[in-house]
Amino acid sequence: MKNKLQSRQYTKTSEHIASRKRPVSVVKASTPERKPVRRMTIAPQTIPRIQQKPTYKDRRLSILPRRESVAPDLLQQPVSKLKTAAIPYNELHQRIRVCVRKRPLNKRETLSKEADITSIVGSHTVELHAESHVTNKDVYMRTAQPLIEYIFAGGNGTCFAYGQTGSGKTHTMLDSTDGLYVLAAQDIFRMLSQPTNSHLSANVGFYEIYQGQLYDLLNQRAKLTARDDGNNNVVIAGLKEFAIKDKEDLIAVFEYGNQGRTTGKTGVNNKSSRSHAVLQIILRLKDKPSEIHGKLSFIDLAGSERGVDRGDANNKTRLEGAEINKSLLALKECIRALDQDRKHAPFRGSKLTQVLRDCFVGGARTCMIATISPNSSNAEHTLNTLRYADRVKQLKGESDPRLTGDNSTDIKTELSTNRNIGIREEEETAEDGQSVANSYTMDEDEQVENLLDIDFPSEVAMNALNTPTNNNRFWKVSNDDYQERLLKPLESPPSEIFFSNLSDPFDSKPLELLRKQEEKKSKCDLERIRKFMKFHRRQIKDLEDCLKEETKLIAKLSLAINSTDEESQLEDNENLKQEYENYLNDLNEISTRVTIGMRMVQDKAKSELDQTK
Ligand SMILES: Nc1ncnc2c1ncn2[C@@H]1O[C@H](COP(=O)(O)OP(=O)(O)OP(=O)(O)O)[C@@H](O)[C@H]1O
Repeated sequence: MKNKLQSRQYTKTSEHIASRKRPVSVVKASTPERKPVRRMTIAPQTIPRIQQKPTYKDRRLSILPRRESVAPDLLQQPVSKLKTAAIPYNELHQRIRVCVRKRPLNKRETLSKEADITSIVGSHTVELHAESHVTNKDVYMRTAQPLIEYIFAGGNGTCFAYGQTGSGKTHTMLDSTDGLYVLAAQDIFRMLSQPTNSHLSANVGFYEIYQGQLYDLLNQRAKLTARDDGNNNVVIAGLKEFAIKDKEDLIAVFEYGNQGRTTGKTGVNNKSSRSHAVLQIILRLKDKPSEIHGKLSFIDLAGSERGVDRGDANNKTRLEGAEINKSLLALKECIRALDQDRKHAPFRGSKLTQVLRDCFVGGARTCMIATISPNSSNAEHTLNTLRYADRVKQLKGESDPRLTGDNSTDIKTELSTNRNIGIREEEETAEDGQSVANSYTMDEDEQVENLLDIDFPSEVAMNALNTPTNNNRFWKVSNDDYQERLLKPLESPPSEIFFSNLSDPFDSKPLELLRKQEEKKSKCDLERIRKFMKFHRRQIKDLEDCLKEETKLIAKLSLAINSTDEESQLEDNENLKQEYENYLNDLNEISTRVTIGMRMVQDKAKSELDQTK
C-alpha cells in the first residue's frame, strides 16, 4: 500500500507517513482501576412486561430487510438501479433521514448478565430501526447510499453518527473494513467510472474537532478555520485534500489520518473518540479543480458521556468529556432553534455546529445515525439519544414538498433552487433565543445534567424504557387513546427501583419506598435551592469571563490598528482585515455564549418557579 501511495500523488507526504510510526496525539490514558459503577437495574418483573408489550408501530417506520434477505449483489449494482430496486425513490428527496442503530451486548455486559432491554424501543419517527444483527452494509443501504446520487447531481450530503460513548458510532462510520465511508467509496468510484461522470474527480479531506479547535489529520494536525463562502456553504480554509483513484486509496489515506486522531480510554470504551472526526469525499470538476461539484461528509461525533462513563478518568479525560458534552449541547440548541422555526439558529455556539451548519440548512441532504447501547444501565442515555433523533426527524422542512417525496422534481433543478435557500446563520438575540444550552464555565456535572435532563419533550419518551421521574416534561400527551395504550401499562414502580441494586426485587416493598420518597422530599427542596444558587453563581462567573474576553478582544484590535502604518502597504491592510475578521468572529462566539447563558438562567428559573408553585 505504501508503495502505491508513493507512486501516486502522495509522494509529498510519504515522509510523514514513514515517520509516523506511532499515533501523533493519541491520549495515553493510564489504565485506571474501575470504580464501582452505579447501575440501573430493572426489576425482573418489569422485563417480561416490556418484552411482551407491542412496539408502537408508526406508519412511517420502514423496517430494514433482515440481513439474510438483502440481496448480496445489491451493492454491485449501479446506484440508479438500486434506486428502483431497493430504495424508494422519494428517499432521495428526504432532507433529513434518521436511523437508530443498536449494537449487540458486549462481552462485559453479557458476563454481568445485563439484559438487552431495547428490543421494544421503536422510535416511530425514524426511517430505520436497526437491530443488533444488522450489518454496516445494511445500514449503509438505507442511510448513506441514497446520498451518493445526490452528490453526483451537485449536492452536499452529510452522514453523522450520534450516540453515547461506546454505542458504535466509529464502528458504523469509520470502520476500515466496512465502515459507511468504505461502502460509499465503492459506489462513488463505480459512478466515477461511468462516461457521464468522466469530468469529475474525487478528493478526500479528513479533520477533527478537538477542544473547540479544528485540526487537519492529513497535514500534521495543522490548525484550520471554518469559513462561510458567502453562499451559505461552510468552507474549511486550509484543509489539505488528496486525490483518490479507488477505494484502496481512500482507505490508505484514512488510516494515515486516523493515526493522528485523538482517542483515549474511558470506563466504557477502551478506544473512545475524544474528538469529532469529519471525513469528506469531495467531487471536483477536472477542468476547474477549484470548484466543488459535490461533497459527502462522514462525521463520527464523540460520544456524550457522564462522569460515571469515564471511569476513574484523569483530568484531561474529564476536561475532554466536558468539552464534548458542551459541543453536543450546542448542537442540540441549534436543532431546537430550527425545530421551533426560529429565524436564527446559534450555529456559532461551537466549532462543531459551525461545521455542521450546512448539513441542516440550505439544500443539503443529511442522514443521522443514532447509535444506542442495548443494556439496562445505559437506558437513560438511550432515551436521550432517541429524543435527540426524534427531534431531528421532526425538523421543519419535511413538510416542504421539495424536501419530501415529490418525484416530479428533478434533483438537479431542485438543487439549483435550493442552493441559496437557507436559514441565515447568525448569533441569536435575546428576543428570539429560547435556549437551554451551554455555559463555558459549567462544571462537568452541571453540563451532564443539562445534556441529559433538560431535554426535548417527545413522544418517544413514552416507551417502556422511560424511567419514572418527578419531572413530567416528557409526558406530554395529546391523544387520550395513546395515553391509554402506552402510558397506563407503564405506571411503574418508584424510580428507586431502577436505581438501586435490590437483593430481592420481588420483595421491593414499593409502599415503603414511596414513604421514604416523601420523607426525602423536604430535604430535596433545600438541596434544590442550593443547586440552583450554585448554577446561578456559575452563570454570573461565566458572564464576567465573557466581558473580560470582550475587553481583551477590543484591546487586541486597537493594538493592531495602532501598529498599522497610515500610508499602509497592501500587506498591512490585509493583516488588519484579517485581524478585524477574527475579532468579529470571536465576538460572535462570545455573544452567543452570553445569550445562551442568560436564556439558560431564565429557563431554569422558570422551571424552578413552576415546581415551587
Ligand atoms: N453493531 C456492532 N456490532 C458489533 N460490534 C460493535 C457494534 N457497534 C459497536 N461495536 C463494538 O463496540 C465497541 C465500541 O464501539 P465504538 O468505538 O464504535 O463506539 P463509539 O460510539 O464510537 O464510542 P466513543 O464515543 O467512545 O468513541 C467497539 O469494540 C466496537 O467494535
